[in-house]
Amino acid sequence: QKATRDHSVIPNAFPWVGRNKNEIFSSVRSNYRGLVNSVQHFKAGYRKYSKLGLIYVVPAWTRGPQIIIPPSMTPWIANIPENILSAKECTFDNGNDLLGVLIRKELTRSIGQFNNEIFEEIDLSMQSIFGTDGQWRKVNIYNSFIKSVGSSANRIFVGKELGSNMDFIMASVKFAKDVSISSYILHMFPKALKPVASWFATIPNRYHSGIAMKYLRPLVQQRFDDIVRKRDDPNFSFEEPDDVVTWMVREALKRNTSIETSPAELAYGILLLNFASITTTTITATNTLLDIHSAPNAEELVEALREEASVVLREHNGVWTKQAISKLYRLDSAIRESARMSGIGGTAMARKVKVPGGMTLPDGTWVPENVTIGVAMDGIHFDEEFYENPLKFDLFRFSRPREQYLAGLIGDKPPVNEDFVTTSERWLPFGHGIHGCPGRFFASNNIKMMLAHLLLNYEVQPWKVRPPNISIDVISVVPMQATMMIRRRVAKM
Ligand code: HEM
Repeated sequence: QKATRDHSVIPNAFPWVGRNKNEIFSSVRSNYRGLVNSVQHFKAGYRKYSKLGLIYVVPAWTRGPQIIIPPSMTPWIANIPENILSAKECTFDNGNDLLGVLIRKELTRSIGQFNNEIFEEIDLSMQSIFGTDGQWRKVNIYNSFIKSVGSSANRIFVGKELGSNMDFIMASVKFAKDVSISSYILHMFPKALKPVASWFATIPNRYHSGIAMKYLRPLVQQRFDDIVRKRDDPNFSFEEPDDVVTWMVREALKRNTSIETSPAELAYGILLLNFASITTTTITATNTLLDIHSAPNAEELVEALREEASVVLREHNGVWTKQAISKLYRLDSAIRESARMSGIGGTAMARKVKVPGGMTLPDGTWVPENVTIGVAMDGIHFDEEFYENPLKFDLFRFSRPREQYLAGLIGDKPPVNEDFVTTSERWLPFGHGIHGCPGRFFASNNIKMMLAHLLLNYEVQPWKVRPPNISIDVISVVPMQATMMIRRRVAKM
């Protein structure tokens, strides 16, 4: 048995994909392959081992080797509590559950309530980037979308003023990128050098989080002071704004612990909220746009989506209400299908084993403490057992049954709901089970509003070949440099 850096020991009997134990410098070379090729390893291992119900191991750069369990164990891993299999150690942990509680309760409950504000930000940012004069422009897709996503989400997180401050938004976005880059860099250093290396590698993180916190801290402090003062003095003229900062301060005051009522901690919570939401949402929107406009029948697909969006918008008097958005079945299916094929991760539900001395998996296999286990998401997403014709981008895959049912063409019972927000054992971009992404309802609402607005008001030139995603560490990265030709069109309602 061989220890791999500060990760745990993998039992010798486990088969590896992406590592040849007999080659010279096998550990270093396999780690490197884990950095540049792990998405392929997950897929290959899935076909070779998961399909037989077996476990395999892939090298991955930041998380160390990952033990991949077969789909038969997905229901099991989906529902194991944090103290046994830790999700937080594989995503992020800010020490308390306040953020998760706020997203699950307040943010999800409020969906639809702020659609006018979200729409205003989307419209303004698209007008300023894509122009309104009907001339073709070449623009970077990812950077354009990040501005729309960042300003519309932050309008609800921090309010109108700071929400439209690009210095703050871009600092939060860059902070999210820095965290990934610094963890890739840090992994190159042995444990003894990590404290020193970490100081240097995280200079950009501190710089960008410093800028974001410069704006966040006074905002949170002010909100805190105002809310407390209003409680003591009902004549104090202050109306609590309805945004995440207010909800956070209210919840913190209710809990009343020193950590949770520290304005700096709360401000950092808002930075983490940006970390979890902006890049993920932007990547998903970018992938969807690329997948739709690179399909061989792109024009036909765009027409079908436009037709749906314009009918729905007309039926809802030109306003993207929550109900209107819930009727965008085809667009919802397009986003879900894109996430199936071009999703962010090669794996899903990464969990670190926290049981002292290790634990036994449902098939009787023993795994040591501190190893990471997960499911090969791409393997499942491209498995014919779960999807007919899995290599095809079938935009209507998930909306077809519903449209056919509504047209009276099939069945007398509505088909099983497979919306973008519905996680399942065969569709894992948001994870599945107790740690499933709590922000997915908010993300879905905003992505659909953004793409529907774009479809109705802008024209995008199709691609003959889709700019490819690349595999870095355990994730599939959207082509951040890809550009599109776009122009304003006259919307026909
Ligand atoms: C399309 C966009 C998004 C994608 C693809 C995405 C994906 C994910 C995934 C894969 C996880 C880990 C699930 C697991 O380990 O089982 C996760 C967790 C999380 N996401 Fe999202 N997410 C998105 C948007 C958002 C948004 C908009 C928010 C906040 C408003 C958010 C907040 C969170 C939080 C707080 C967690 C940690 C949950 C926990 O540990 O219990 N996400 N997300």
